[in-house]
Amino acid sequence: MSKRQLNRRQRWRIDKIQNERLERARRRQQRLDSDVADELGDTEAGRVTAHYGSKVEVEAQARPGERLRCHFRATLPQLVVGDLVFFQPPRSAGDGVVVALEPRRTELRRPDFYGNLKPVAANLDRLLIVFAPLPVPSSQLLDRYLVAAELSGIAPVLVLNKADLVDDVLRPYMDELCKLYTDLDYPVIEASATEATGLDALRAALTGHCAAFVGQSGVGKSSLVNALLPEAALAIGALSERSGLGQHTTTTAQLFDVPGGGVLIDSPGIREFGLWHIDEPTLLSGYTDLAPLAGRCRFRNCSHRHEPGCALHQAVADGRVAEERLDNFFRIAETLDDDTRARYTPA
Ligand SMILES: Nc1nc2c(ncn2[C@@H]2O[C@H](COP(=O)(O)OP(=O)(O)OP(=O)(O)O)[C@@H](O)[C@H]2O)c(=O)[nH]1
Ligand SMILES: [Zn+2]
Repeated sequence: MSKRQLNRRQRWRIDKIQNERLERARRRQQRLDSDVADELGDTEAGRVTAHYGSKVEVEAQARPGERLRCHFRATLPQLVVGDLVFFQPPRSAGDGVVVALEPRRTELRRPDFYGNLKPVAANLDRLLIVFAPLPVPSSQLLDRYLVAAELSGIAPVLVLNKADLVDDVLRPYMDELCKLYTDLDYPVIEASATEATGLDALRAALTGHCAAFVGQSGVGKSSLVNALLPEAALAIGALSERSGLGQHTTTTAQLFDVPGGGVLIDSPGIREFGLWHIDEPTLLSGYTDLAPLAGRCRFRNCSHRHEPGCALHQAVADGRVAEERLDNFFRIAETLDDDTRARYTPA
């Protein structure tokens, strides 16, 4: 056998082996593709509407209003209300299975029993911060909600509820409070859940959004939800009945469809939304009026407390920033240590 023939034979063998390898790789990829197709082939897009520990309730995107109980793959992170998922609908009488989770656009988080921040709702894009003449509102509390919303990337809307209680004596105070925020371009909606005023503006603020009401106890969040979505109150009862899990299910987050598009998420955990585990620079970055001044002080490590040439104090002196906002910033900063330790007490 000549050297040349040998080479040709060798080449032929190499080609053969390579071709076999390619063919094996092609078949392997085909098998993988069909596995994925099996996995996702009969899945549907949906949104988690309620959570019951080991199970979730999912609404199919293609069939609004139809909600199915599902298990979820153990490999998935903890699912929360508002999560966008892919799920296999139940084949017969059983439960469906959530197989994949879409990345969350926003996460609303709060500390769990151990003080670790855990998501409680996903994909919110609007936060309705409710206040009222009673309980007496404070701009410090509203600032806390606004900063928390800004830091979560959720657009806030202020809602002055119980407008029917605003008489001539209260009016100047409430107007001044509202002006503090309208000057910062935060929208303020005046409403009354009991007199059914301002509801159209609230509906408009909800439509097309994934929203939640937050605010102090007693400001009228439930009353507003009931005035806007009468079916929501009914749904809560029906849901606990259907799940057979009893009363405590009403303490988990629920999601309600808004007529005209959009959803409202409600739960005690969301209502207690607040500032958790942040440091002072982060607090500053949530103040939309103060944040652009960060780093503009004469001293790079300015504490903004006593140094000359502080950009925050200068902005107040020039009338570019409201003194009340800076005062609130300092008062909230003093409480941040308390927040770092979990304030959550189990119900
Ligand atoms: N006058 C007046 N009273 C209202 C209005 N909205 C709610 N209320 C009353 O305020 C009280 C508290 O209302 P809720 O809806 O329970 O308040 P909430 O914010 O849901 O309270 P939590 O469940 O503790 O968070 C109730 O007695 C309501 O009837 C309103 O627009 N005007
Ligand atoms: Zn400074």
